[in-house]
Amino acid sequence: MAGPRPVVFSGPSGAGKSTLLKKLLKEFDGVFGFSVSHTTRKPRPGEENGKDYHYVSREEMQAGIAKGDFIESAEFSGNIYGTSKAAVQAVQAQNLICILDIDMQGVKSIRKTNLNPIYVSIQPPSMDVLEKRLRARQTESEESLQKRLQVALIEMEFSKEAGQFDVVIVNDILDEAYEKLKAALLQEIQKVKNSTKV
Ligand SMILES: Nc1nc2c(ncn2[C@@H]2O[C@H](COP(=O)(O)OP(=O)(O)O)[C@@H](O)[C@H]2O)c(=O)[nH]1
Ligand SMILES: Nc1ncnc2c1ncn2[C@@H]1O[C@H](COP(=O)(O)OP(=O)(O)O)[C@@H](O)[C@H]1O
Repeated sequence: MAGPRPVVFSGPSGAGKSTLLKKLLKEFDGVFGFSVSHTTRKPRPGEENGKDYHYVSREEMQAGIAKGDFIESAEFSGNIYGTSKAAVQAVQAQNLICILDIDMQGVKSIRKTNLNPIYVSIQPPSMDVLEKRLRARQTESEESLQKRLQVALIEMEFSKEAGQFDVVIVNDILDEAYEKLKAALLQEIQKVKNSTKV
């Protein structure tokens, strides 16, 4: 029997993807598993290698891509990010709903695979709010922040294209956004819960 459908989270940097998916992983331990991507960007304070990302050099990343280790990869804001086959398999082997946090290039690549995920777009209420949140997060240099805001405009437009996402969630009030997210995933959550009942 096919395992549960994965869930793709996409949307502008700073929209709240990590915040929302961490809440899901915490509330539904044993239901969701995170696909740990590889990245060439440096870890932020508090991030853990192997948990948030696998942090690698550009050379290692390029070698892995050339070897065919990745389902998809993309350059985002000066760094390479990619989903390895192993990352997704590790989650699916446990019969968990695999969560992918990827940019719009990743969404386009995943669409060409047989992963068949539910596509969720997380959007900020406005560009102004997005910029405030990104600044308050204090993880980016001014240059990195400006790059992210430029790409954000494109990601926001992309989410409005018909057929790109199964659900678009505007993350204004966090608790409300989280409830909408749960409602959208309820059916898949229930399937996993039923399949693990003894
Ligand atoms: N295509 C692709 N994008 C990824 C992957 N991992 C992360 N991203 C995206 O890369 C962008 C930057 O991520 P990150 O540096 O963690 O910054 P943040 O989104 O501001 O927290 C985000 O849009 C992520 O969704 C991946 O494996 N593949
Ligand atoms: N609904 C919200 N209201 C206020 N701040 C939020 C909300 N959602 C997320 N944040 C904050 O905004 C910043 C960006 O969120 P984050 O989850 O890191 O975004 P992403 O993973 O999409 O880049 C973080 O500092 C986070 O704590």
